[in-house]
Amino acid sequence: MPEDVIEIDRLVVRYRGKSALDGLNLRVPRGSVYAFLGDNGAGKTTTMKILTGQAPPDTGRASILGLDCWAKATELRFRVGYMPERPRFYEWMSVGDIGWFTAAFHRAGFLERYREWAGKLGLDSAKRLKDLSKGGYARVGLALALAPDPEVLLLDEPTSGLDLLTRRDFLASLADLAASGRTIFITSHSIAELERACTHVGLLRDGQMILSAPLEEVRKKIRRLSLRFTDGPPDPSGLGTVLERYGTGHYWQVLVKDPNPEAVAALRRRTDVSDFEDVSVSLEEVYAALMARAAGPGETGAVPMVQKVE
Ligand SMILES: Nc1ncnc2c1ncn2[C@@H]1O[C@H](COP(=O)(O)OP(=O)(O)OP(=O)(O)O)[C@@H](O)[C@H]1O
Repeated sequence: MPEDVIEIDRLVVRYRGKSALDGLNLRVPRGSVYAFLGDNGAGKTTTMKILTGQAPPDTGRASILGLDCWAKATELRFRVGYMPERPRFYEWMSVGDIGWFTAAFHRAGFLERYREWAGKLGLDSAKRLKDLSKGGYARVGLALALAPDPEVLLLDEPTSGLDLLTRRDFLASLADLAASGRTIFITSHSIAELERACTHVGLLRDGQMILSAPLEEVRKKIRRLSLRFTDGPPDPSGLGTVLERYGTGHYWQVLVKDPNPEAVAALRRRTDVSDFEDVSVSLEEVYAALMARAAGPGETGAVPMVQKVE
């Protein structure tokens, strides 16, 4: 039975009367690496603040492991690892000191695991925090988030400031953590990199989810159909929700959400059609198309036109 480790229901957070989260609903299943994506100002950090019990919601509910994030924040601190977008530490401490200092607030084993992660992440325990590069500082934040051996990890932009190889190693290690039953909720602007590491994806826009699904399902749900025709360009109505259209000469292409299998099969069978392809697209393309559509004019569901089909 799939179990949802993070549950958010009709969450509303307002800043000075303006909604940062506007009735957010979200489910994150156990063992998933959930990529939480959205443009600047979409509400990602606000969601993290609610999940980490730093603020109560105006209305609605957020829980982790069945515990209310605000009411049970202290209990959750032992079971949830958190890396903020801009971690701040006592700058005069060394990499080793901060682990030792933080261990006082945690259960046994924290310091050993902190040292292990710090070593894996290439940190020098004698180095002062104030002398670390941006990437080094971020790695200390990561080691601290991983040291409680948490069941759930909340990572807000964890790879920003890390160099390419460290980023890759880190993202690969997420798969191992998830395989051992941990649940990872991660925001990042590096969509292409996250696509290799995540199992689930959620797209946030203006404080609401516009998509939340396993990555495999997204790949099945959103398809690029392309073909060459001789008689005339196909009519895309009935194919599904067309997110983008492109065409030039006798070449025709659409990006379609929830394709209708019969309509797609009929298109493939057309006698004047050749080079028919039905493929999945990258997460970046899905992101761009869905965001553009959500930003489209009014409620008409107008299709953003990459290039007019001739
Ligand atoms: N303390 C605050 N006071 C007023 N408005 C705020 C505050 N924090 C966030 N906001 C507003 O709430 C909205 C959501 O902000 P949030 O920081 O959660 O977005 P985000 O998705 O994390 O953005 P980014 O990717 O730029 O970090 C934005 O419109 C932002 O301006």
